[in-house]
Amino acid sequence: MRTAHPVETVRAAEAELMALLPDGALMRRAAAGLAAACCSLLGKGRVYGSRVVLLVGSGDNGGDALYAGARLARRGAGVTAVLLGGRAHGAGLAALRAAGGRVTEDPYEALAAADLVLDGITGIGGRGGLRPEAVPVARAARGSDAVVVAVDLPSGVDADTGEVDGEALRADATVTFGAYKPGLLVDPAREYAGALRLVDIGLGPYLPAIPGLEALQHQDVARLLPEPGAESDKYRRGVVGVYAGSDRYRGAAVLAVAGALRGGAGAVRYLGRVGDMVVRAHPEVLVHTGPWDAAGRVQAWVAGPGIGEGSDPETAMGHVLAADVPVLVDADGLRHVTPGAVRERSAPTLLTPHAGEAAALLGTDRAAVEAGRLAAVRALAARYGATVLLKGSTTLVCGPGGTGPVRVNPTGTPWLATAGSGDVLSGLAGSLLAAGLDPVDAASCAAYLHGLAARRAAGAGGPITASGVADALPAAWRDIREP
Ligand SMILES: NC(=O)C1=CN([C@@H]2O[C@H](COP(=O)(O)OP(=O)(O)OC[C@H]3O[C@@H](n4cnc5c(N)ncnc54)[C@H](O)[C@@H]3O)[C@@H](O)[C@H]2O)[C@@H](O)CC1
Ligand SMILES: Nc1ncnc2c1ncn2[C@@H]1O[C@H](COP(=O)(O)OP(=O)(O)O)[C@@H](O)[C@H]1O
Ligand SMILES: [K+]
Repeated sequence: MRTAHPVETVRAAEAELMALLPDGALMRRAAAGLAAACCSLLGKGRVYGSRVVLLVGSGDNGGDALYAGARLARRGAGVTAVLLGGRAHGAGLAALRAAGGRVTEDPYEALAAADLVLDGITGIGGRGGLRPEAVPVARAARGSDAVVVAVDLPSGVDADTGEVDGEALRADATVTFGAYKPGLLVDPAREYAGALRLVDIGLGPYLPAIPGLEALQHQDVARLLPEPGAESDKYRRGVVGVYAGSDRYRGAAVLAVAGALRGGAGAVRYLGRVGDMVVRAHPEVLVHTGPWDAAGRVQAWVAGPGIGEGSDPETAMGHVLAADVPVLVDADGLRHVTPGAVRERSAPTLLTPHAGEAAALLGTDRAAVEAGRLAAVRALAARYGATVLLKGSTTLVCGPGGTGPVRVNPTGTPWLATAGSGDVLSGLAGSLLAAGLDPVDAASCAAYLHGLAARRAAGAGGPITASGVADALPAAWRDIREP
């Protein structure tokens, strides 16, 4: 599991550790790791004679860049510092000068010839986007041929929220110290960070056991995925009920069922208006056409994809929400839930909105949700007392109440932004719920598998369909089990 901690927590841990170490020791550790990462980015034997430019802000982030620059200068790099923000870390600057580095007044000339740029303008102390005087320099750095390495964080992004309020410097790689910061894992800031590398500065023992954010990795998902045993039968593996589709949106039912069939439950039971079409596409589905209370046992429901509006779906959603089993509500189904009705439920609820649906539930607009995804997922989980999976460029999952760690999905690809892929995800997550995973695990494992399947379907990069994602799910599942 990859974890991220908020700035306040990182600062507290740093303070505890720093009290035990000689002055400046922590910054030297950080700089040593940063310089080593730069050497590997430049390539073997390419440090000597390379041209490195340091963008140095007024705080300790600039200090890290200066100390790392000094190390690179000692290895034969030509290192030039551009001082932004009036003052610079005194000891760091002295170290750079002692190692043969220089300070320039002409950033543009230096940047035009640079092989590597270290962005040390701001780190966890940055507030808001880049200040106006840093903007043209940052743009010149990004426009140059150099590899841009962010020190701790890309300057201009918010470390805790992942928000980018103004301009920020996009990096090819970010070398972060002690712990990942939430903004490195959540869009839009994540987009600015490039490849991530974590330098261990000894902070581990001083960080709390419960992080602000966590991202599952292959082995975590492998441990959570259900696997049938010798004594399994289809009912013990779980039956997932799918209520989806309408005369207008028939495909949503087929796609939700396609996801559900590949999520580990033993059987899929379908209720809705398009049973004929569903059974034609998936003969293994149990289609129920009678009254709700005669539907037969299910261990979890997926409700909402393509059900449309009106009194029929509203009544049906009432039946679903009254069931004493976990319920996943997606898409049109989300229009038929109120915080009160969800809070009153006797079993867990999982809501899976995209940004537009989340905005409607929160009474805000889509842009606000996209700019502040972490705050949005926490607010929804708190308001509804439910687990929430917020879809989009970084899919986030938050447990009921909104205060625990938020799971960030590390798989996925923008090719997933294709009609119907969300229906496949809801079927898949519901199937994992029916198989017995708790809602946070079901949602985050589903997002993980769904993203991997999409990457597989896209191959080296290319358009995919929602059906193609569903078809790639078994292979993604195998990749996780046998890496
Ligand atoms: N605290 C520690 O023990 C360690 C800190 N380290 C480094 O120290 C950094 C934090 O240092 P600081 O607390 O000094 O803060 P930063 O260096 O991140 O930034 C604060 C400075 O930037 C200026 N600033 C704020 N917002 C700005 C903006 N939008 N545009 C331009 N300038 C802006 C402020 O006026 C302030 O002087 C970390 O990110 C990390 O790089 C590392 O050396 C590891 C050890
Ligand atoms: N830019 C993006 N990057 C990665 N994944 C995305 C992006 N945009 C959308 N997705 C994913 O694609 C799926 C789309 O779901 P949804 O919006 O419900 O579409 P639909 O209703 O057509 O099925 C979700 O899994 C979402 O996380
Ligand atoms: K930085």
